[in-house]
Amino acid sequence: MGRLSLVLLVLVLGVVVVTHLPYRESLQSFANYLPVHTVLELLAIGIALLVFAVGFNTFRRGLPANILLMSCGFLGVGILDTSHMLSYHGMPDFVTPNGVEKAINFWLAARTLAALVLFVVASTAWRPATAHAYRYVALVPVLLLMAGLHWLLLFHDQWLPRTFIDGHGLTPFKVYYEYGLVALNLATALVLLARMRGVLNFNAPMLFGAVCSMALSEFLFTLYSDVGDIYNFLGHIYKSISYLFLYRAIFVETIEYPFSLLQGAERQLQFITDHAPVHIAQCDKEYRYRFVNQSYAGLFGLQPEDLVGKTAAQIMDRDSCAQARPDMAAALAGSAVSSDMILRSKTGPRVYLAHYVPERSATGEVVGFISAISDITARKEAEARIESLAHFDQLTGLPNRSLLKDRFDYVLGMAHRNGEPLAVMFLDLDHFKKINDTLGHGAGDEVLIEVARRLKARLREADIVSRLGGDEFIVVLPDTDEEGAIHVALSLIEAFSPSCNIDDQELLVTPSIGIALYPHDGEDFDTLSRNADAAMYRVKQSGRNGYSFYAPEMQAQSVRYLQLAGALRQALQRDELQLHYQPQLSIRDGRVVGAEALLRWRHPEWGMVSPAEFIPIAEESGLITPIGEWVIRTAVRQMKAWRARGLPEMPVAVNLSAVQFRQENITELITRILDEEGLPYHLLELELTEAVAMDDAQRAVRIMDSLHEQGIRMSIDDFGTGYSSLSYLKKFKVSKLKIDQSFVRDLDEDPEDKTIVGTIIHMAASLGMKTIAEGVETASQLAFLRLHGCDEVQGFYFSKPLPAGQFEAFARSNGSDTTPRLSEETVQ
Ligand SMILES: Nc1nc2c(ncn2[C@@H]2O[C@H](COP(=O)(O)O[C@H]3[C@@H](O)[C@H](n4cnc5c(=O)[nH]c(N)nc54)O[C@@H]3COP(=O)(O)O)[C@@H](O)[C@H]2O)c(=O)[nH]1
Repeated sequence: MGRLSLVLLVLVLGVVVVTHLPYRESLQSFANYLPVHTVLELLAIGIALLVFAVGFNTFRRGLPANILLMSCGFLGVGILDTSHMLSYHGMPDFVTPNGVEKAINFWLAARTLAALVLFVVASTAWRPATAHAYRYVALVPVLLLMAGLHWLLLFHDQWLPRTFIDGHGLTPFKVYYEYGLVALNLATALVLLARMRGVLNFNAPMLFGAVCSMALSEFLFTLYSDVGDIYNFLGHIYKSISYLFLYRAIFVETIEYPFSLLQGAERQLQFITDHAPVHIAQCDKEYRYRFVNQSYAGLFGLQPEDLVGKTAAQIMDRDSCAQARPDMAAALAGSAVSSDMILRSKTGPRVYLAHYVPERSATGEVVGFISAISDITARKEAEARIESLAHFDQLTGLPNRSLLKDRFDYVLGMAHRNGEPLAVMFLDLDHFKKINDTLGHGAGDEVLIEVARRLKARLREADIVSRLGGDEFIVVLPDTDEEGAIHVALSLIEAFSPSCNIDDQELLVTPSIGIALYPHDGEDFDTLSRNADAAMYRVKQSGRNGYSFYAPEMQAQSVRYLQLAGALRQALQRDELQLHYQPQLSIRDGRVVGAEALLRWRHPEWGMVSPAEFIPIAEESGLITPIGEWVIRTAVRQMKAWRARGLPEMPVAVNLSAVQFRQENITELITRILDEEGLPYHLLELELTEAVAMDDAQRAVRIMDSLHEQGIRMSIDDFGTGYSSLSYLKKFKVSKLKIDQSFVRDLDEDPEDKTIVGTIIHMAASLGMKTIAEGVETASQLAFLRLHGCDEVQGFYFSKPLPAGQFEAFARSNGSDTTPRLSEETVQ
């Protein structure tokens, strides 16, 4: 508004100056005004026609109808101005003879039309037109009006009031009519001023400028007395300025404003798309980029302007383009499509989700397509990870139980349809826990990875190998009968024979394999795998590192196993465990010289459960640790109680299982119990089987040394069943070797056992160790042992393991004397 006010001020000042010039009388008349007038009119006509041309041609649905009214109205004004110019005095006759009044009449008609049009335009609402066809609806009345006015002004001007009289000049009608036009223009200006206070949706300031300068122009035309004077001249100038204002208004409304809106929208679109988390491109039918956002260009390390005008094939690599082309073609054929694609961007190949949408013209014709692609590599990786987590063992990469079941169902279906056999193997690694316990879980993991690799290498493509967890694997062999299963089992066992090099240590890992056959041993996954598991357990029981086929009785055993394992967990808390004590006697004088504490479990429903049955379960489940501690503490307390009641001092022997022996702090644990219970260390003896001692002989030597230092006795149990190395035996700090009862049992019949027992006794003597024979049941066994110099005996021949009270009674009655059974008479 600032610049407009200035222009209007200058225009007003122009009028004031001209009307108050001291010499204005001397500024009379151009020598020849006609050319000047013609030029001025041509200028005004040109601008009026521009108003029409711009408004009419740019008019479209959505623009205010007032623009159309103004542009068509000014076509009429331009036509009337043209007729005014052609009628001007001095011009060749225009249809009828020219004259001053004829020119004035056209002039007044033009001014009236302009003032009326502006008034209507200013005072009516600027509402968007709804139809393009309005253009012609507005144009036709104007042309009809022009025809009517020309008919009137050219042929019937006698019907009109006089505006000029030769020799007198302008009539009062003409002057007052001009005043009327001034008033109308000023009224329009006031309307516009009022409207400018509110929210504007049209260029009211420019219209205000137009009507103000038009009013000033009219005012100047009331002042002239000669057509060539300064007022007339200036009036024409002001009229052109007024038209210029209008042209500006209409130009701004129809071209500049929409254009700036368009530019703004483009900037906005660019801003939005540049900040959108998708890569956007617009292509034409020739796959040529018309628009790309910053991030789309960034995919290829380029700027948007580098892509515009180029084809997709010029920007994308061949593979990416080949993937995208069918979707692009589909979009050009009119379908919206989406697909995943691998696009080689500047950061390398990544996975994208690409949407292609056809772009249509106003007529609905497909003119190109828009593509919006987003990087879904992270999502795809997450999906793959989830898929892998859900279906694969993360350590070995083998299918997990869930995927195994899926695949099993498929091969089972095939086997069922084709009447083919199928083998399911349950494979468990032997002593895997020991690897974990001694070398750590890292080494255990490496073993499992190596095992998985070896298993896969030995199996066919169609076979399934899966890790269930821990050291348990399932192998499914489609179309495999008993013979085939044996062949595969042997092959798998063989695969384990080269040792695994883990952390620079050579580890020999062996498998126990149980086999169940479809349909004989089961017709579904759960039954077959359960039966294969039972068969595997049988392999474990019979020495490991082998295979076994399922037999129905195994299932009962494994059910029993599970029941025992469950009940054993509660046995300690429910006080179902107790110790029995079996006397150990001196062969020399028959005195009770010690006792072996033997665990007993009386289950409320099942009665006595044999330790031979439940001790291995306790060892496998880890329950042996708390149970073993309970045994030591109970035996020690019992010993203390016997001492307190005056029973002669004798050591009590407690069996130490392999798991207990592997406990890091075994020496501390035992001395702590002895300290807490207050029993001298030498009254506890620990029995360790030969097999456990030799399993890790170096460690056994270390532990025996530390126990020996503390004064705790050690003896080797089941001697003769293992493979003792003499060099280690020498180093073992043990006081006694316990000859295994399997040699004692057949002493009477088996000369070999006689030799073995005799040898053990002599070897022990030469190593400075005592011998005790267990399982002595007959007098002849006793006689043989005595003859060969065995030191002590234990067995049913003397006594079964006894509850504490009975043992005490036995010890008291046998304690000082040689028992009859041990009397010289019984010796043969
Ligand atoms: N780790 C632990 N092992 C233990 C514990 N208590 C027992 N056991 C071991 O369980 C196995 C079976 O023991 P049990 O049924 O008690 O059998 C012992 C004796 O009853 C039996 N024995 C003794 N004399 C005779 C005999 O003349 N004839 C005959 N047939 N059997 C006899 O021998 C078993 C003692 O064996 P050993 O330990 O080798 O001296 C057995 O291996 C026990 O070791 C425990 O607390 N912890």
